[in-house]
Amino acid sequence: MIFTQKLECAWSSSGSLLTVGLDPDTKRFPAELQGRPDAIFEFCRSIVDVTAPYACAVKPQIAYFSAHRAEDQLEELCAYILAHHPDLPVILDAKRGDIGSTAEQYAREAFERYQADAVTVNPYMGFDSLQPYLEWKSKGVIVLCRTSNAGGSDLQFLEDAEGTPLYLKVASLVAERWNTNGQCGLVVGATFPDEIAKVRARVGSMPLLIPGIGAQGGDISATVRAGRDAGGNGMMINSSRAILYAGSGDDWREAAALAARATRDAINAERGG
Ligand SMILES: O=C(O)c1cc(=O)[nH]c(=O)n1[C@@H]1O[C@H](COP(=O)(O)O)[C@@H](O)[C@H]1O
Repeated sequence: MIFTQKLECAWSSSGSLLTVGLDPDTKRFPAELQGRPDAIFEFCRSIVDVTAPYACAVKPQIAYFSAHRAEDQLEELCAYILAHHPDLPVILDAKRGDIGSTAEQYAREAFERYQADAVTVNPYMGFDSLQPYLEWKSKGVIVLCRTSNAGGSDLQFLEDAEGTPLYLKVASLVAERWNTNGQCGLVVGATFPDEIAKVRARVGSMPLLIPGIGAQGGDISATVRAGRDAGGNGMMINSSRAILYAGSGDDWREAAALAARATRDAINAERGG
């Protein structure tokens, strides 16, 4: 099954647009995991198990693994999710972008080593830098467009002679020229709801990965109103820290599950679905 189909199935079976971000910060781990060599895997595995009923996808952030020489734990985690939650799409957040020959290796890393369903990529180097990912036709390629951080405005709001900002140029390029296999998505931050609406107007029903609710303070209602597609879906709304570290005591699993459920419900309240 190709990524977009898997995502559509997950939207409908979970009734959720929430993506649980896996950003395992070892300093914030509960006492019971401190000092364990497999702490990163165990933390993420538990979070996935308890939040999966409320999520349409999970998004491991690769730096939180590689910084701790824990790529093997990411590999094990992705294999675990595939075995135990086979219908839950895994989006590897790596924000890759490089010349084609190197991109081929990054694509293999994401899709073969980690078996991810989709990967985040940076469009700054242009089409030939994304082509190696697009050749994996069953996989999702999610392109940075209007990122959630304030500094994203430095470049993404630059306008061409007609007054079109760069992020909308990216949206149009992806929708009209690069998405020939129907496998692309775009990243648009929840901290920029007006821009989410403008992107949605340009790209039809293309899936949008929307980080920035929770710890970054993005408004859930404004995000959903701006980003939903005609069918009330179309979004993977990511929250990481606000779910992962909802509790720090013995109740950390339950606290994460409750936070995920509450976030799903807040999203659905606005979605009318
Ligand atoms: O591609 C991303 O996932 C991403 C894009 C973006 O514009 N902003 C953004 O915050 N992210 C990621 O989304 C997650 C947000 O985490 P929280 O702020 O804790 O919910 C982090 O893993 C970021 O790396």
